[in-house]
Amino acid sequence: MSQPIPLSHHDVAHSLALFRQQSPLIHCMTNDVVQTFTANVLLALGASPAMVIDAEEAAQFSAVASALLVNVGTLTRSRSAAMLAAVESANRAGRSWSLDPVAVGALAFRTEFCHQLLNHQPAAIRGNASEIMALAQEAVSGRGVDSRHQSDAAIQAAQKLALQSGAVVAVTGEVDFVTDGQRTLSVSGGSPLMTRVVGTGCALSAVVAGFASLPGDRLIQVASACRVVSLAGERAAAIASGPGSFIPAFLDALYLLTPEELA
Ligand SMILES: Nc1ncnc2c1ncn2[C@@H]1O[C@H](COP(=O)(O)OP(=O)(O)OP(=O)(O)O)[C@@H](O)[C@H]1O
Ligand SMILES: Cc1ncsc1CCO
Ligand SMILES: [Mg+2]
Repeated sequence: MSQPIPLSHHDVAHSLALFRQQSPLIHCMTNDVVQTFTANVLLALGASPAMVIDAEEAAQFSAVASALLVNVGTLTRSRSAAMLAAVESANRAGRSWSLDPVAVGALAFRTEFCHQLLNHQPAAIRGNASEIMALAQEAVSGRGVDSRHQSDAAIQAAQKLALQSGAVVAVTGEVDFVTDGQRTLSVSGGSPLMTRVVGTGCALSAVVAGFASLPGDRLIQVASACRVVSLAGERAAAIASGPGSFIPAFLDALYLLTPEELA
C-alpha cells in the first residue's frame, strides 16, 4: 500500500464548486450534542441539512435525500433500529451513506452496532485514530470520544478498514489521512482549537457524507471535505481568542470559502 500523498489544491477547488452547485440534501442521524452545530456547518457551506430520526420517517427520507449520515454518539437501541432501517433504505434507493463511529471500541453496544453496519456498504467512514483502530480491530485503549492516538498511527488500520468495508476511510487529527485502501491522501491544516469545542469532528462527518455523494472520485471528494473544514478551522483560529469566538468565526469561514481561492 502506497505512502500518503498531499491532496491537490485543484481537486479541492473542483469538489467545493460541485458541492455548492449540487447543494446536497443531507439526512443526519446524529448525536444530541451536535445537532444545531452540524446543521449550521452544512448551511454555511451551502448544503441542506435535515435531522429525521423516527424509524419509518428515516427509511422514507433516506431514499430521497442526497446522502445519509449515521453518527452513534448518543446511540440507543431504538435509534439503532431507525439507523439500520435508514441505511437499508438508502442502499435500496442507490443513495450513499456515511458513518461516524463515535467512541466505538470503548462501549459494547455501539461497537457491536458499528461492526454490524460495516456489512451495509458505507460510502465513507470518518473518525479519530482511536475509533478507526477500534473499528479495524487493531489493539487500542479507547478512552471515549477523544482520540489518544496520533492519526498517522492509524493509517494502516484505515487502509485495512477501507479494504474490509469498501468505504473511503478518513482518520482525522493534526493531519487527516484519507484512504480507499489502495491510495492514501493527506490533508494538513486545521487547529488545536478545533478540539476545544464539541462537534467539529461530528460536523465534518456530515460534510464528508455530502461530499461522498458527489459524482467523481470518492477518495478525492472525501479528502476535499476534510480540507474545506481544516482550512476554515485554521482561518477561524487565526482570529478567535478562544473556543467561544472560534465557533462563529468557523461558520463565517465556511461560508466565505471560495473554489477560486482554494485553487
Ligand atoms: N491537533 C490538531 N491540529 C489541527 N487540526 C486538528 C487537530 N486535531 C483535530 N484537528 C481537526 O479537527 C477536526 C475534527 O477532528 P478530530 O479528530 O478532533 O475529530 P473527533 O475526535 O471525532 O472530534 P469530535 O468527536 O469532538 O467531534 C478535523 O478537521 C481535524 O483535522
Ligand atoms: C460529548 C459527546 N458525548 C456523546 S456524543 C458527544 C459528542 C461527540 O463528539
Ligand atoms: Mg468524534
